[in-house]
Amino acid sequence: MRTIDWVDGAVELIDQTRLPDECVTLRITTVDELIDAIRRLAVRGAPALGVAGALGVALSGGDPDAVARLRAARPTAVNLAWGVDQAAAWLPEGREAVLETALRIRDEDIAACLAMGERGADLLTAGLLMAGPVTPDALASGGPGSGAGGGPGSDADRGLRIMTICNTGGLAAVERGTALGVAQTLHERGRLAEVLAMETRPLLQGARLTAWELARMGAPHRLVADGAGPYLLARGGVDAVLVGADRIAANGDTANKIGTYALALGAARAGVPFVVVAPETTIDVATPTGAGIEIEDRGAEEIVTLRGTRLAPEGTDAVNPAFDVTPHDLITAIVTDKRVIRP
Ligand SMILES: CSC[C@@H](O)[C@@H](O)C(=O)COP(=O)(O)O
Repeated sequence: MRTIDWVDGAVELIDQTRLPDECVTLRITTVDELIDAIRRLAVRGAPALGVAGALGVALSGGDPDAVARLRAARPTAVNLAWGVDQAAAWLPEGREAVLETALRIRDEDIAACLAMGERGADLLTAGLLMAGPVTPDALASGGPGSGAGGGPGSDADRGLRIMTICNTGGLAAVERGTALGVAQTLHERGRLAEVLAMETRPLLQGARLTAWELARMGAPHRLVADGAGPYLLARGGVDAVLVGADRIAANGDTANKIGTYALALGAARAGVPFVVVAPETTIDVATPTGAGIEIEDRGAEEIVTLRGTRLAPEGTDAVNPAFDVTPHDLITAIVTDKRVIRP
């Protein structure tokens, strides 16, 4: 099953707003329909947005206004603008050339996710990761990543307990995912003890989508309320935090789903490796540091209501940044489809 694809002259994608209740496919024939699907997160996740952007250019008829609006539909994930630009560069050659480029991007994403899964699982099971900052507490407790014999790979037969946030599985890409793709590969190798999935307020990508994918994989998992993440890391027993990325600045600062930064802080304090898994296409060398990354603000409605039910008193305002930026010094490693980077 593919999250997004080109089928008989149209973009077909799984409507992620309907999961986990029902798995419905949307058929999209215009750029405006695609922009709407992107804005309401029917299709989401940086790699899937890259493919959506590229395929969307094939629907544009070469209209520069439509291409520009598609490129700007969501600002934080660099893959959307990248995918649009890659495909739009072929507009002078005609629609077939655009489509060929978009399908190549689709196929390269499938290959990249497989490569990231293998590389990330190799890294974790080889026990090569040490968390960056090692705190006195972590040293005293001998917990994971403390340098005192804990950490991934310290016991060759033990499965790994992975904490993750948002949805970075196949639903965020084409077939397999990034960070959750590593967990999937560990599971296939019989080396996954459990995934601890943050529920990921306000749109619950963890509760709705990651739990759905893990259940389909038959992988052991439990959900965690967002606020509990750093405490669970401090309590011990988590081998690594694996997250995806929406944009990685040239210095390694990483924008990802809101709540990622709190996990990075908690992981550093507890001496747990904090690993970003993302394709090379998510690295934005034109943005020197995280300070230059535009963070999407999605407005109050998503906070004061939950799937149509009002939570807060009428008139309550809210602030709703969809992403945060984790500084590079809190990141133990960035695993891409081509290499492992130590920021
Ligand atoms: C492999 S997906 C990486 C990121 O895009 C993912 O972690 C994320 O933050 C997605 O946010 P979303 O708002 O659901 O598009």
